Amino acid sequence: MLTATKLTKYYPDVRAVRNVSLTLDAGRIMALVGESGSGKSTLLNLLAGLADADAGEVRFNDERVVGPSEKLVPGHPQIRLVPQEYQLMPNVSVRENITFALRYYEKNYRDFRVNELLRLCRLTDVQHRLPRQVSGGEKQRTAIARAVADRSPGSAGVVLLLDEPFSHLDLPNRLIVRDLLFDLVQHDHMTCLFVTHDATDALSIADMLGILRDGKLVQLGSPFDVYRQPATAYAARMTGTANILKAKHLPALGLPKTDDPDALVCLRPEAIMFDDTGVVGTVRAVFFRGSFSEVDVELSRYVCVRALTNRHGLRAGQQVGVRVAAESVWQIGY
Ligand SMILES: Nc1ncnc2c1ncn2[C@@H]1O[C@H](COP(=O)(O)OP(=O)(O)OP(=O)(O)O)[C@@H](O)[C@H]1O
Repeated sequence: MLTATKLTKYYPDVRAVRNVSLTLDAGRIMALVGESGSGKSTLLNLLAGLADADAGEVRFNDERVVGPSEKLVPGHPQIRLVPQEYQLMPNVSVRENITFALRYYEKNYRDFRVNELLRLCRLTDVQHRLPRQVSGGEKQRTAIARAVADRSPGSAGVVLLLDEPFSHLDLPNRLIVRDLLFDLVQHDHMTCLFVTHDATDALSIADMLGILRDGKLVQLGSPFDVYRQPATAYAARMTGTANILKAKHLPALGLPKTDDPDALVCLRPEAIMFDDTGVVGTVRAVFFRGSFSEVDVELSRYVCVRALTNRHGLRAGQQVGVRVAAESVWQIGY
């Protein structure tokens, strides 16, 4: 188990991480989602023992994870960070990059484990190429394979920390990395925490999802709860498309007024149903997304909402009826 307690880190003109506390249970996946500059990389470095905290502490199975100021070789042997730029050795092959992590092991075991990792990470065919001769997705998987290679038998399991593991990848490669992380946790009993600015993959594989804003962990919960009940407009937007309205505009959606007209409410697009008996609006734009379309519907001069539908043939200017269930409206903070 990895825990952070009131972790804080200052740079000269910014408080990059503020009072962050979290617990990452063994065998679980946690994702932290935040916009650029919200402190994601700084927090990962603190958790890995690669940067010194100004306040607070990190513990791994009750042992304090110390920063570089207290340790000659920074880092913790069981906590492995895969940085955003992968940091592979450029002049040796994919295979040798992974083998390097096992250099102190006996040759037979080393070969066995490297072959196992190459298979698991789908790198067997490119194992003899240099990093610059493989794709971004293959580089990413090489960095993951190298990070998890040394399993230190009898230890309490490895914690894998990943900085934006999906950001440079196209959809097929994102799916491969997502499945790989899932496999590592399910079958290799790893624990994983990744940071990202895009919650798409986080929602599908994380057990716990946190929202980072200006260095603070502003919400932490299951992906379902954070998605359905975001605490703020920021949390709502970081986890997907959200219609954010003032409560006074709810009657335009056929819903009753609330006590505080200026309160903010969040309504996910899939909660808006197309229904000819609902309130009437005008289609403003249609974005085809494959299995569904996103449709902007104007309901009044002040209210335009985005809805999802698998109905085909909707066109801008067309009148449609929409209906919203009151229970899918969630009040949020600013
Ligand atoms: N070495 C540094 N010196 C001074 N300020 C820094 C340093 N590293 C990061 N910062 C600042 O700390 C804040 C958090 O940076 P950090 O890199 O942790 O954010 P991030 O969420 O990982 O951003 P990105 O998604 O763009 O990588 C930012 O305001 C950044 O400018």
